Amino acid sequence: MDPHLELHTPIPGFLLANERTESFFEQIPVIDFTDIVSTNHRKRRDLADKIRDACINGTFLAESLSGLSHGFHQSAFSTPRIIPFLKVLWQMQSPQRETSLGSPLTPSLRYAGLFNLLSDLISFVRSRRCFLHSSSTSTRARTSKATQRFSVGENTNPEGRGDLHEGFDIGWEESGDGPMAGVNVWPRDADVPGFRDRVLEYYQAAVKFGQSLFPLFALALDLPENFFDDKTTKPAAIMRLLHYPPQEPAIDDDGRIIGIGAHTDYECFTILWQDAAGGLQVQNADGKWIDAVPIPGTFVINLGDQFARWTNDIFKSTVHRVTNRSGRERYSMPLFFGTDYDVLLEPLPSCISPGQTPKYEIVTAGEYVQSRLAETYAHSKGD
Ligand SMILES: O=C(O)CCC(=O)C(=O)O
Ligand SMILES: [Fe+2]
Repeated sequence: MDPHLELHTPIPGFLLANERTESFFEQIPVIDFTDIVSTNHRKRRDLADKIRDACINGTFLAESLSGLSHGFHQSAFSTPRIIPFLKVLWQMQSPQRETSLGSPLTPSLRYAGLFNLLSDLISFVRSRRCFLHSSSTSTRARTSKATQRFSVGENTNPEGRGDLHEGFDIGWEESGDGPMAGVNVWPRDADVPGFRDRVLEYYQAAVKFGQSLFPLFALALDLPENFFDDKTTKPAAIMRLLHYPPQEPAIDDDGRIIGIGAHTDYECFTILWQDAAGGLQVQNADGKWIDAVPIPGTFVINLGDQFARWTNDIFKSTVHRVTNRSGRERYSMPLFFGTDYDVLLEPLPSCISPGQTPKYEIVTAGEYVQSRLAETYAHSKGD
């Protein structure tokens, strides 16, 4: 072999590692996605380069999605039309929620349907609501007793005392096999007419958008654009419709209850729509919390742990949290996008140099997600 050629053959692991430009960003970068549908490879490459720079820091905002042919743009701007349905859902008192959804929900492998605030938080928030909307103490007492029947709530940061949000989870409509198989649990149409159709319309468009991101992430990692195709034949695509009641200082006396505790997401990336209330923060490499200020027409794209594992931490999973101090209700819709659950999360050849030890234990995507879900719901074991 020509010795010069050998000298100039890049060592893949070093290539990406050397290109790291981790920065203490003070603002989340906004990336224009006009070229996502471009047939010009150079333009797609340029977009992928911007994505790579952002992924090294863990997060970015995607804007200008109007070029997407599959109508994501249109659906994206119809997201606020889902909010009135959510209001109906979350104003239902607990017994009605149970009836509407067929059975009380308990955590299972696949989380679907409504999950509630932890019971002590429900009592607090509901009693406050009743106090605001009705001065009757008996109503308050009754509500609080009814809500105690629910105990499925989240505690995203195990050091916290519970998250001040409630939500509704959906995944693929058809149930399948595999570790996270399950069916969606919809409320009765009579209770929230049109809810299912409106949510599915957005979900399907957002899933297509997520699928179109994988080739760009592959390019960003110097891989062929189709690299993820056989790893995302049935990609994990869990969507949550979240409601954060306004947080008052009284609920946070020891600082351990916030809208959603500091955490990283479990999958490859998250496509997040948020309303104008604000409150989402991401942590930069310096440990400083940076506000993800809502910008109409943009989506927050956070990196998740699966990409951190694939890239041996060259792409960072975004540490983020939410505190809703806007004084009004907050709504958001994250869609968590991962690989097929049987795919092994092992460092890509371009991200690890020969002989380097992977930072993380090699497990399948499904095993990893299950272990994180078990942590989030650990407090509800034995309820
Ligand atoms: O509501 C948000 O803005 C963030 C939600 C989130 O981080 C999550 O559900 O994992
Ligand atoms: Fe998250």
